[in-house]
Amino acid sequence: MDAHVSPSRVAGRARAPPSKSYTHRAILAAGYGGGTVVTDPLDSADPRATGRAVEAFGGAVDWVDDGDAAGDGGATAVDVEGFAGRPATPDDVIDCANSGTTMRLVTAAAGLTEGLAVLTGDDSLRSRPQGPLLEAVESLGGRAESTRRNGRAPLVVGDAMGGGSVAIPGDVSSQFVTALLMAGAVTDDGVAVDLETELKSAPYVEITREVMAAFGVDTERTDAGFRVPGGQTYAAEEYAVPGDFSSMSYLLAAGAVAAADGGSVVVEGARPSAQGDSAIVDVLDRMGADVDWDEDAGEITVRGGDLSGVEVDVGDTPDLLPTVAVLGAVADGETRIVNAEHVRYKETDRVAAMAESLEAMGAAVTERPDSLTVRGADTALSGATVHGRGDHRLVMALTVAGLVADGETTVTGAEHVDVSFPTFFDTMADLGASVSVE
Ligand SMILES: O=C(O)C1=C[C@@H](OP(=O)(O)O)[C@@H](O)[C@H](O)C1
Ligand SMILES: C=C(OP(=O)(O)O)C(=O)O
Repeated sequence: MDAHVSPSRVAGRARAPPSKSYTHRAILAAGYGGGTVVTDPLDSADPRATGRAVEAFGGAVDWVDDGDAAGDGGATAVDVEGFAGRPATPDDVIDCANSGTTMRLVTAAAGLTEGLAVLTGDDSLRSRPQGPLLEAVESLGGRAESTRRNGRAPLVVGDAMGGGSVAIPGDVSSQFVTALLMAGAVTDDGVAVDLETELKSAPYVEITREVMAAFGVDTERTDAGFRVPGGQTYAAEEYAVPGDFSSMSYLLAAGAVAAADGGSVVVEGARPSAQGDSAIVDVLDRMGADVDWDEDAGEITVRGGDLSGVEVDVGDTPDLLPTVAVLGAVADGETRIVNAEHVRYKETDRVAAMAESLEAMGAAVTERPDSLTVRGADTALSGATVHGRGDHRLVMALTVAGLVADGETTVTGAEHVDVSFPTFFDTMADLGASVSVE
């Protein structure tokens, strides 16, 4: 499906979807435990994949729809009956679909099974790096192999890994650390994760630690990285998921570049949490947008403004790159997005993809291995056909660019918003965006 976007202005209130990162962790933590009701979950393709994995490990996962109170067609809770401790050996292959978080978190869980689990995913997921995590599982006494021996899925993982110390690079994916901490808690001896390089995407490990703590599981920082003591039990009767700042970034960016005259976009569901991507508020502020975050009310209000280019370090916030690149294409002067090499290991190489698409729309871009510099077009961006590359974040960011481009912008692969923000196009249309999907 394609999204067709015409120049349009936005205003009004919108609610951010629940956090994808928190939902994944809450469902898996509930799986390691005895049973939990996860309220206000993100009901989208990626957390559904984690739910299927919990079922494959012997849990039961029920996406509860109480008459669609939220009005978005998604479940309002997930009722998880856990496998309580070590997962059972799955009866069948686990399909992680498009979800890197599922694949990484489930790899370490699979390392705990007596037998072997087979993990696979779609073309994108089977191209993403898993090697350091496989080595870590092996060094803890499990078996973890890439069937093609290229460090990528399909994977075969199991053989009852134990606890111990592992050394792992921190600059490929923080999800390796998250996976080992979550699994390590149910080993006898616990797991110490020593980082061999600086940790990128570090706030995501804090999200993990926050969710584990809510399930009564201790973790600690060490001089070399992190440690989780063994022999712990995950337990929480109920866990409530906060709003998702990565998803909010598109709505806020839309307000910053295309707010109606005298109007504003108000995003609800924005309570403070460990999410690094709340940095989008600071980025917008530094660029000159009129933005205000009422943390107590959980509301962010943005009115347009004359945006100017700034430098943005995405070391901690890789998922903001597509949004910031679009803001940079609209802002005056140069926006330098630095510390971005790990953004190439996502659903697609997002550094290259954003460079290609924004160039097609008339912005001047310079791509380096770990940075992307975008110079706003002197005149408006030009509508073009740009490719979503099967990547939800590219689709959403490029839709925002389409609001302020001359003529129509077509974004291919619009259906991929299903991964993290299934109601994205309806939400944009409700705010006044002229967008149709067919
Ligand atoms: O753990 C998580 O929930 C995530 C961690 C980040 O990935 P990396 O740690 O691979 O950078 C982020 O890009 C991804 O969208 C979600
Ligand atoms: C990279 C992402 O997620 P994952 O790693 O779970 O595929 C994302 O949502 O941008």
